[in-house]
Amino acid sequence: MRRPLVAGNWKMHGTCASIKLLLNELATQVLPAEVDVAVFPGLVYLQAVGAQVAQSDIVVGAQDCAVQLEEGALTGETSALQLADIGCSMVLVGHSERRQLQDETDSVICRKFIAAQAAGLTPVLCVGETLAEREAGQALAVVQRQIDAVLVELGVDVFAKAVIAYEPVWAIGSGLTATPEQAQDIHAQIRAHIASHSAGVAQGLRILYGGSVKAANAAELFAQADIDGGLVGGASLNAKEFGAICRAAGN
Ligand SMILES: O=C[C@H](O)COP(=O)(O)O
Repeated sequence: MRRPLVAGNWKMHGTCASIKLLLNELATQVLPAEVDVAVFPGLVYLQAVGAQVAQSDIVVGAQDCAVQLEEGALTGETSALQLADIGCSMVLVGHSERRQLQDETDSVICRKFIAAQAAGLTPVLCVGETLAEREAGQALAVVQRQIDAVLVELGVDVFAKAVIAYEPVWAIGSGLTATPEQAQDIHAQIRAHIASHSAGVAQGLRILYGGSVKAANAAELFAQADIDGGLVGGASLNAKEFGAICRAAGN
């Protein structure tokens, strides 16, 4: 039985004041004990958020990390060890916005995945196809290629301490959520692909859906057999909405 995980990716949103308010409002929400809840604020807010949620069960993750683990002359970079040092327990790697806007390649993402695990962080490997790739019938092939960049390089066992987030690029921030059937289809195929290497790892692996998840569609998505929660962008900036999404992942 996999514990659901609902993760709020705040992207480049928020100020000291608005984040404090958001967390105060989130503290008034009933979050189910059987669901893991994580928030991924911008880098400069990680410590403040960590301090504010310290007495709760909410964990804090970062949106990215450097490929290099050891300290060094890398202006502007933040290592996974530094993220662990300030209390992060998770980190996103390979979010489509970084793949597209920062030209992150599968090989760079694999190195970030390695750095994250070496620092004791849980990497959330984000995968997903563009609309053109889906229309060309390439959705599964793209997702498998993105997963294999880690799986073939490192072996299946690394997924025992990782999370995969399937986020079709065309559904991110667009309001165009994948249907529960479309999402379940890819999730099931991701799990089958991992199972072809290790049934045990596949069974325990949490695969999140991301892409215009809202309170209104979360329950239907999370009811699918291979959807173990969500990676939520825009809707995680609203405490009531995010609280409702977390509750939808509960029993
Ligand atoms: O990381 C989160 C995803 O990019 C989804 O964002 P969204 O919920 O705003 O579509």
